[in-house]
Amino acid sequence: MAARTFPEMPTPSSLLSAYASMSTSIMLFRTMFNQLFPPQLRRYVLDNVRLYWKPKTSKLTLVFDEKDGMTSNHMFDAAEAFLCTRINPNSDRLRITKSVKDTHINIKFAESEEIGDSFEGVPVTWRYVRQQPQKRTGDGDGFDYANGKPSSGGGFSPERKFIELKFDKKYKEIIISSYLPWIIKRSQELENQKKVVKLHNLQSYGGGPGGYKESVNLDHPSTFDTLAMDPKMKQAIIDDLNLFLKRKDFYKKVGKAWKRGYLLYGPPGTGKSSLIAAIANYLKFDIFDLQLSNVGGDSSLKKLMLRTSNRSILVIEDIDCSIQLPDRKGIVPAKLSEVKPGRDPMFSLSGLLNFIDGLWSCCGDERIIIFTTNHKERLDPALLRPGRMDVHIHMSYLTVDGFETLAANYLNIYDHHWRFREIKELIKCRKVTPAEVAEELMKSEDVEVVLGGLVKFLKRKKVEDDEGKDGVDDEDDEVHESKKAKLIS
Ligand SMILES: Nc1ncnc2c1ncn2[C@@H]1O[C@H](COP(=O)(O)OP(=O)(O)OP(=O)(O)O)[C@@H](O)[C@H]1O
Ligand SMILES: [Mg+2]
Repeated sequence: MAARTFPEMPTPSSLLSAYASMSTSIMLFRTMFNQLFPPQLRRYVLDNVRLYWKPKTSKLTLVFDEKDGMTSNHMFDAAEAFLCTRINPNSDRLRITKSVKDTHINIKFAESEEIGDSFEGVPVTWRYVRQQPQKRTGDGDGFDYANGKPSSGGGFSPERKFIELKFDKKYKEIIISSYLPWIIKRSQELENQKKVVKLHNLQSYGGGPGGYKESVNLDHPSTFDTLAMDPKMKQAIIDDLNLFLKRKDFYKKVGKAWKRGYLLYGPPGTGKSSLIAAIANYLKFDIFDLQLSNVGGDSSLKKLMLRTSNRSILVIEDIDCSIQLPDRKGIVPAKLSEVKPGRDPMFSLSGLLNFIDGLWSCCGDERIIIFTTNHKERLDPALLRPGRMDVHIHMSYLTVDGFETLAANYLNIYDHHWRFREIKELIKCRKVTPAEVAEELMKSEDVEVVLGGLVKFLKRKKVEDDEGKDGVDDEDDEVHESKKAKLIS
């Protein structure tokens, strides 16, 4: 019987010699590899081999570089702004920034910090990465082998900042088509909150030797909270603005320019200009103040209109004073071209609106146009036709609710004061403007003195009216208006 043969068991010495010969071969291979290929190419080959053998992961990482070539990457800025709202209360490090122009401190998340978020149930992780300047691998031969790109030679590459977004690969579609657009929208909203509203003067088109300032920051403190007016009307205006803002698609669908017109009318000092400032502060829209008396005709109007931007409010104050309108007997207005020879042919008010409509329907989005007047009844009926100005807002004399707003605002009285009953009774039967009462409320820092003074003022007004001076308000209106007309002319 043939003897059974077993494979020979490796002895320790045979193992050692096998290992030695293997190391020798690897060393030989390395030496040959090093000799044959330049260092840059070696690194390139090794990096690619490593990449190929990298363990496969179910995660996808999106990288938002701070810069896209020379320009900044909007997606990086949007993500950075958005992530400020997602800062974890347990964060160990935060970045603090503030430019000279900024009015507040920005808190941003710092390098290596991770922030978790979830979108429609999809968990994602954000990370801010900052890479220190690295020695270039190109070494002057014009090619960066590590990155497979042409290089600008030796030296150091600049610092690189980027934000990483990591999530499960299967959610790629939802993240790219829904989450990222949503982040851009959110960041725009945040940017909007920080925006400083500007007031542009459209009267000064073409410049002048005086070196005027074209726009200034609108530092008008008026907001819907400080505005003394009927609370229901105030809420209706806010609702109307909100609806307007979110109806972009609706306007597109019905084929109308995305614009809204408001006509504010009422006696002087009832808050028309204050309401405009409150709307601008609420929407964060710039105001373009158009002085029609300085506009010669269509061509200069067109130039002025083209200077206005989207998301803005075009204001034409005291429309009845600044343009030739039919008088109360319906006599056709003299054309301004006849009044001021040498100017472009003048437009009528409805012509002006048609013109603005036409221009905005082709190149304007999110525009608001506001006319103010002290005398609605004097306006061109064409302006008052349905569909012309969408909302007519009557700014009335002070009401009891309005007084409460002013008292809270000027005197910090939020509930009751023993003088209020008498004051409210007087306000109910008098035509007193918020401006008049606001002036009285500023006369002293002593609440008792101020309210005592207000009672006297209101009684005085009452006596004046009882003595048959009922026309006094209209008279005041006339005087006020003629002053304005003079100023404008
Ligand atoms: N409704 C109001 N709520 C709060 N303050 C008001 C209101 N109306 C007037 N005021 C105060 O009176 C000042 C003048 O008001 P505003 O200029 O808004 O009136 P107006 O209706 O535009 O007058 P005009 O017709 O003369 O242009 C404001 O700066 C504000 O201090
Ligand atoms: Mg005004």
